[in-house]
Amino acid sequence: MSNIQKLIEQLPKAELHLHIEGSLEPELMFKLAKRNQVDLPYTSVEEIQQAYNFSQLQDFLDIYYAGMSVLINEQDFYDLTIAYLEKCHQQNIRHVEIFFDPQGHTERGIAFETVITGINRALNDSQQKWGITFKTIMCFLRHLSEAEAIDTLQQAKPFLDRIDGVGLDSSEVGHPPSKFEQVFNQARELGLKLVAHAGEEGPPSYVKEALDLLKVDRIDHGNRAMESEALVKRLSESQMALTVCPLSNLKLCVVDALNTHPLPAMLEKGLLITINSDDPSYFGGYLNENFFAIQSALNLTEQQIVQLAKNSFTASFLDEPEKAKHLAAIDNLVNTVSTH
Ligand code: HPA
Ligand SMILES: [Zn+2]
Repeated sequence: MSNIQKLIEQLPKAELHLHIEGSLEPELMFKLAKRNQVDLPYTSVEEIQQAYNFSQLQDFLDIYYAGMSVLINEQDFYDLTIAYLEKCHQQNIRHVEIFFDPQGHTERGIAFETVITGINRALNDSQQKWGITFKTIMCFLRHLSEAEAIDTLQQAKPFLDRIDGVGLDSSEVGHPPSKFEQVFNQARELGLKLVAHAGEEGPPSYVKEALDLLKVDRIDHGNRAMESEALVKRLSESQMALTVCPLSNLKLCVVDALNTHPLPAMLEKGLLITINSDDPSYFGGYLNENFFAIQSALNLTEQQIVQLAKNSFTASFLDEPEKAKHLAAIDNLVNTVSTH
């Protein structure tokens, strides 16, 4: 392992773009299918992995929603979440802001309470055991109607002590942020943080709508914002964070290859970029693997890697003293281990 890979491992990091259902590993999928007597269209881990061959976002989403069918009981959501958090512990991820897709479960007849209780119990256990802090972000599925999103926000109301924000995910093209203006207004009035996937496959105008109409605190992906000079200037000047997901971009053909990923241009334009794994089980790597992959493909420097780790805390929803504590820990590490 190279020195820069060791640095990536040792750096304290936050992960801000992670769909918990997208961390469902094939082995756990089989285990839960057996436990819950759910039929899967696969007979082996290898068969599952062969199915993970996507040429666009929708190919992945079809398989992602099918995979969720094994999640039935509170313990299943706990097992899913604790497995991800154990990975975080191994990878020195000190803070997570995870997405969950309640509508992917409630539409199958699973109670909202079952989902949030299992996820939250695992998050609390991991904070106790490993000191990993967390925020929880509930996403609306944008291929469904705004009325259904409003209904989901209603269902969430008894559990708002365990929900920090709302997001917007699923099929992007044809479902612009403007479709969800009202529900985001309601979420804002409830004091929730606001994020939205925008500019993954959708045009730069979707990023602009997320800013102007949804008034988001962070943009998820945002790659296609690079097509608009005015938007890049705006994102840079406002230091609006973008949660970039390199291996996801590769697997979903948002980029042709990692060595042509826009990340260096994004950094050069002064954007507040963070690195994230999105759906690690489906895209071939957790957070450190995303760092390793872009570092080697783009020949990123130690300084750029440290900047990205720092950005993960700066862009988080932690309070300022918490952010400062993590940033100081990074400075400390950099002063003691240098790869030169
Ligand atoms: O990368 C993604 N994009 C949109 N929706 C999603 N739901 C899970 N992952 C994704
Ligand atoms: Zn995502």
